[in-house]
Amino acid sequence: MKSAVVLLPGLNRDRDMIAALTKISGQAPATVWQTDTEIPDVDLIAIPGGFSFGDYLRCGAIGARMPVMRAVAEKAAKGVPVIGVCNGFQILVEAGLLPGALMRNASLKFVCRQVKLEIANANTMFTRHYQPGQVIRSPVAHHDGNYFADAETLARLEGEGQVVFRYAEGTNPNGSINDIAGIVNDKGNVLGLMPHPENLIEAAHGGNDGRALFESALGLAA
Ligand SMILES: NC(=O)CC[C@H](N)C(=O)O
Repeated sequence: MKSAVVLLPGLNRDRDMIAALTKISGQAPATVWQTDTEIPDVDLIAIPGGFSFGDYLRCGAIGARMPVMRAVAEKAAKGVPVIGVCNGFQILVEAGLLPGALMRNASLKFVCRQVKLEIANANTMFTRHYQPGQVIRSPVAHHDGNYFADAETLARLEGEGQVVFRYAEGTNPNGSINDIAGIVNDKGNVLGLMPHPENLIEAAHGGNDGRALFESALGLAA
């Protein structure tokens, strides 16, 4: 299965994402740079985490306006699966590919720890290898992960099953509304989440709770 990883200056989880996709898909992903206007034909596009453009203006605001994001939007419109992790989620929101906003953590502090995630919708292309309601572990590391959406958007997200991951068992690290950790767009092919599933995919990481997300997205057997 072929994948591509979007590179922007200041991202620092790109190697983690490339390593995870290489191990899980069996081949190294293509990489596309911020100025690239085309993305090769792939089965999955990933936007990794980090601090693109130093988090200036707002996290992801500058990255969202780079030429490569137009190419991501075109692929997304054609139904290609796109995953944005952490800063990648912020970029997808800033690019208008996902609704809502990611505000400063309620604690006003950078949070780096492990949380528990409930699979709020196991019927998506990103979660089909999980069980409904399953609770998995995942690391988080961010200062702007406090998801917010207005009442109408929130009702739509909840009503349409677009909330895919929720912080479980009192582990909400940032004050996100409805404990939202990850959402999909209305077509279901663009996923954004604050936690880092790519950092929990093998025994050396202390577990593989995040692996099924990539196996689901790549259409691999569980
Ligand atoms: N790990 C990340 O991607 C962090 C995203 C962003 N820089 C924040 O701190 O919120």
